[in-house]
Amino acid sequence: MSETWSVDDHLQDILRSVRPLEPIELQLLDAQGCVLVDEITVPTSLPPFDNSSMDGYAVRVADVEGSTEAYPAALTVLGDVAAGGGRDAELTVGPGQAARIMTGAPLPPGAEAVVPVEWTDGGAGGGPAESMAPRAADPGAAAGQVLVHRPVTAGQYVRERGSDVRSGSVALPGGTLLGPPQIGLLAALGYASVRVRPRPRVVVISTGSELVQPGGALEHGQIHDSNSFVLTAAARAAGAIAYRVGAVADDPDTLRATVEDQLIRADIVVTSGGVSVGAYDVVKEALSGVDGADGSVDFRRLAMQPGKPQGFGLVGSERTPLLALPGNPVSSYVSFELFVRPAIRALMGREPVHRTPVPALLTGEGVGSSPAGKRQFLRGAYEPPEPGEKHGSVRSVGGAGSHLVAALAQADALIVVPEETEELAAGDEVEVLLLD
Ligand SMILES: Nc1nc2c(c(=O)[nH]1)N[C@H]1C(S)=C(S)[C@@H](COP(=O)(O)OP(=O)(O)OC[C@H]3O[C@@H](n4cnc5c(N)ncnc54)[C@H](O)[C@@H]3O)O[C@H]1N2
Ligand code: MOO
Repeated sequence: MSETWSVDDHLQDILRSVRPLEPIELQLLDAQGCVLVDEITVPTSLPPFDNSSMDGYAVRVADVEGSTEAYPAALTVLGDVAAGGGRDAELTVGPGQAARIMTGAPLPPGAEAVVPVEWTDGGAGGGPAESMAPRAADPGAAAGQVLVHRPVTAGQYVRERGSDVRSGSVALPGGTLLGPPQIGLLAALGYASVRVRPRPRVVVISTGSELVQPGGALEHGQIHDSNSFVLTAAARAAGAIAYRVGAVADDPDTLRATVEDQLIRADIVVTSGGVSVGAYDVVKEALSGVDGADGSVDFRRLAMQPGKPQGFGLVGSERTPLLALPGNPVSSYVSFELFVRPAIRALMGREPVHRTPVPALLTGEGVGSSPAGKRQFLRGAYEPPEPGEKHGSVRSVGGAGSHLVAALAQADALIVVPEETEELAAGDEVEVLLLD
């Protein structure tokens, strides 16, 4: 570990080696959260046919012109047209006729508009109907006569074929992130599966002989392994499929063997711990400087706090990116946010890979000096702008200590203190990264 790297140079070094994963065809729901590769065109217009937007009566406009409740238009009901195309025989609405029609049902030939049932007597005689008589309870209501109380214009309450999207137009451009509405559109267009960049598989390995899995009792000097949980959860939140490997003891051979075993299912390997300058810093010992087909990991010191010691390299025959994060819990999480999350997003083809910094005014106590020449990331609690205000505010939670997991759990933002800033006071404008 010789020269000091800037945060940006380290990140660029990682992103240079990360290419979007090869596309795969996924069933729609499996593609949720993935990025679409190809432009999707509309095979058939939506809606595919003119249809009713109301439960009511399909009519000819001239037949109901000037109608009122006192002087209703009386029309002969031919039968029902239901959504799904179910209808009574081959209905054609001729002069003086109407068809009972349900929302979503195709407008029958001859009809020009739909009168909502509330604008009629529903075929029951008397005043305005509140609803239609159910077909099963009253089959006669699909026949006989209906009194229409209000006129309609041509096309009223009719959803025209192609009024949503037209055949041949672009439904979704390549690069679209597939959320629920986009998946809904693909389904509406009839696509059962779609080509997307897959979710990267992230293997998380924590290291340290002091680590006990949650649920296990602690002897003196032991702690629970929390980093592998934070990092696995963070990888999932970033869109990856994450595999958590329980803590590996501080033994280089075991760690090397574990990494080799895991490579088969990894698009990225993330380790925590063992990258500093101690006598048991196993990740560094096991993975640094092993040149050749297996690749190697370069360990470096970064001008940041927390997160100073970091490792990065390409390992195994597939040259899989391996990010070795420091073991201090806050350091490992902040390092994930700054370096692993962008790498995951780059593999998924997601833009932008970075969180967009948001300006905020610093409030509260507990912020003072910041190390010169280092980019510092303080944990913050963010409040969005009040109505009419330009900036939200952020308050530092906990101190700068890299072991403060309880304060981290109170935070929803990272306050970015630039390298050149050495003093921070309430009222200063700062940039924050909002966490999910
Ligand atoms: N002489 C120096 N000592 C240290 C330096 C330095 O420059 N000179 N840097 C410090 C900084 S900064 C950091 S960050 C840490 C990084 O250390 P390692 O990556 O080698 O991490 P460990 O020594 O394995 O652990 C550090 C700390 O974190 C706890 N830990 C580790 N893994 C987990 C886990 N999975 N869950 C919860 N807690 C974990 C571990 O018990 C230690 O307390 O080095 C400093 N030292
Ligand atoms: O840089 Mo360490 O990551 O400060 O705790």
